[in-house]
Amino acid sequence: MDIDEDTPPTFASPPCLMHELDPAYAGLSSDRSICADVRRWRTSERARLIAQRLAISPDLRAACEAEIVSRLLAEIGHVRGRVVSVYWPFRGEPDLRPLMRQIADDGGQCALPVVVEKGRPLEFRIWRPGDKLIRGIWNIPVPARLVSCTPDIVVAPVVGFDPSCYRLGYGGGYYDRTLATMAATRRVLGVGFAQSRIRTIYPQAHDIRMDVVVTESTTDRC
Ligand SMILES: Nc1nc2c(c(=O)[nH]1)N(C=O)[C@@H](CNc1ccc(C(=O)N[C@@H](CCC(=O)O)C(=O)O)cc1)CN2
Ligand SMILES: Nc1ncnc2c1ncn2[C@@H]1O[C@H](COP(=O)(O)OP(=O)(O)OP(=O)(O)O)[C@@H](O)[C@H]1O
Repeated sequence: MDIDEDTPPTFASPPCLMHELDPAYAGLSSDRSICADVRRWRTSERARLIAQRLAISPDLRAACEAEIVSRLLAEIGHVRGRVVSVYWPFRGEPDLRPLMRQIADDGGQCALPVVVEKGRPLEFRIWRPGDKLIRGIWNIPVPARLVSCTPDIVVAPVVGFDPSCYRLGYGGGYYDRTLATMAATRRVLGVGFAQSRIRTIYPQAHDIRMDVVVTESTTDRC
């Protein structure tokens, strides 16, 4: 292939700038305004970020997780009488089981997210360390006890995040769909490794910002 260095480069498809428009102005529903370019970019970025996270050595991972737990405890504050949703670690996410033990020891309650139906909001079920778990969708363990709740604080694992506290997850839209139904009094703490920070996730109309993002070396407040 000939490359003409004097001609400006062109792209196979035009760059997507839809995220810079107000969807009301664009006259599109949030679903349709997520343009194909952003969708494709997110799919490849997720794969890259998950692979990068799975490659962290066990020693470094353990050190980072200990630091993340202590930063999260400081951020969460008093837990007595409060419900904090955490998650069961999956695909190299930080393992926050020690955080859940600490919350239970301090008189708080923990919950785990459950996909009850694809394309619907998550359900949160109360879970105490030691309680029975069963396999849910994608084989993620979920509480066997069907006690659902509305958390006061949501600790949301990120695949990626940006400096404006927007979250890139696994692509199901579950946290966005769920947070959209919850009262504004809830706090959302994103959590991930510092390597998961990216310049932007190209936020779309349906993306909901988190209040804080905690990593082993940073606490971003938005
Ligand atoms: N630990 C943990 N538990 C969690 C979540 C999470 O992010 N972390 N969730 C947070 O939401 C829910 C599970 N969400 C998931 C959403 C998508 C896929 C998934 O495998 N998706 C397909 C592609 C989906 C698509 O493109 O439509 C895939 O990756 O192959 C997995 C889990 C509930 N439990
Ligand atoms: N509030 C909502 N109502 C309806 N659909 C939604 C909503 N939020 C997100 N979605 C849909 O979910 C799809 C995936 O969204 P997105 O790429 O933001 O997922 P994600 O945040 O990475 O995933 P997850 O939250 O499951 O980890 C979007 O294409 C969008 O159509």
